[in-house]
Amino acid sequence: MLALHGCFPKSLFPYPIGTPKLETSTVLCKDRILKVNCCNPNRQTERGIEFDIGGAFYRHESSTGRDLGILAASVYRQSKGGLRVLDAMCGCGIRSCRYLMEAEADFVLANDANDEYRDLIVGNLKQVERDETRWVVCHSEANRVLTERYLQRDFFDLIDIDSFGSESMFLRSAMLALRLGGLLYLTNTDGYSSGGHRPRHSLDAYGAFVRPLPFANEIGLRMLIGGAVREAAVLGYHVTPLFSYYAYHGPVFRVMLRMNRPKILENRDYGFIGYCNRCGHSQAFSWEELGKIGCSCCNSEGSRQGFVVSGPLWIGPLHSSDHITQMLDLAAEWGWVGNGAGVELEKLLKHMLDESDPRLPPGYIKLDEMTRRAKMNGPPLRMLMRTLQEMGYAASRSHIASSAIKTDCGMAVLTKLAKELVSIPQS
Ligand SMILES: C[S@@+](CC[C@H](N)C(=O)[O-])C[C@H]1O[C@@H](n2cnc3c(N)ncnc32)[C@H](O)[C@@H]1O
Ligand SMILES: [Zn+2]
Repeated sequence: MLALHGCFPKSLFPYPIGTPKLETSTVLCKDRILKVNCCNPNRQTERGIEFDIGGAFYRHESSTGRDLGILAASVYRQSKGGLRVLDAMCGCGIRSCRYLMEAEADFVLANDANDEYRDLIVGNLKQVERDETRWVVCHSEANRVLTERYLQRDFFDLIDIDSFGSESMFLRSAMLALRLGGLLYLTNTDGYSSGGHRPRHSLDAYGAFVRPLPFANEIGLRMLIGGAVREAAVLGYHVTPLFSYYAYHGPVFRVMLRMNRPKILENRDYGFIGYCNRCGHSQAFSWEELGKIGCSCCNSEGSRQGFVVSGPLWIGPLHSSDHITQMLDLAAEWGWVGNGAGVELEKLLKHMLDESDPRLPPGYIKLDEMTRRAKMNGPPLRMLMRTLQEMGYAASRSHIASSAIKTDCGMAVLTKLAKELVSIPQS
């Protein structure tokens, strides 16, 4: 049995050509499945699908991340007319079940290195889809199964990597096994790196030197996308995020990327983020500006005055507004949102839609940080946002931090405006 904590040594990849062919699924006899179903106390339900979690790692809190993946997969299938999914770390197989049933995938390959989950995964899949030509279960190390599929020229439309810790070691093999225009759904739970507490580690895994920033959880997403942009460039591809999602339980960072060939002169949105410890302003800048600029808000220069730089990272929009709109429409069509249903999912997708404004720079400003610096009371967030928008600035909430604002208005102007709003008596 393999070690199962997402920490296979890099020396295992690339695999030599000629690795054994994948096994196909074994069929469990009917009465055995029934026995598992009746007697197992680990029964769960997600979006009406009943399944067994056995001894596999399963978190109910991750269901929103799965909802988002299913919506994006379904939007893809509707536009391309087909969907083949490789669920590289499937656990009990809930994602595979949902890709088959809800996203109506034509075919799903459900893989988990732990072969003790075989009966569990097969049992769950059989319950949602009796046609066994539509799914296969296998138990390989993820890099191995991805590389084998690539060598067989058997490409997938969506590859889901739901790893523990960092996903970076699976990026290359996943991109090779992905069809052009296909989707890569990545998960990362490495909160130490995004928090700037392990800059050398983030440099190794993502090629980004990350320092502590007040919007660390957004940095986690930008680090993940930036690492994928770099890996894709090595292979001659380009990836862009369709959505990015930070979830509090964990922390958990998830991004859905679309992979294509780069267009000539395409802006890779791959650069640096500076944060000024003196005034709290943050800004993105390009490679050409690296080392030449300081804080554009209070004019402090260099790290001596506290202008710290992290990167290279993804500095473009976290989501595609077109894609989020399509996901929202689909969620409404399925009754997942609207008419009082799915309030949290609807709120999340709407926040993502607002956040996808390309004018918004990376990062967010926590109102309590701003008011602490300025030694003032803060105005209501809604009022501040509305006023900024009326003045022609881009302004949005962040799906990551509830009392934070994203805006292209500099810190000095924002603080002055907030002070003015507080001094206006409210009716
Ligand atoms: C986070 S859990 C997956 C949860 C599942 N996707 C879900 O949504 O419920 C990670 C799974 O990856 C498997 N795993 C860990 N390292 C692996 C590797 N290198 N290759 C394949 N599977 C691996 C573990 O056995 C575990 O079941
Ligand atoms: Zn400054």
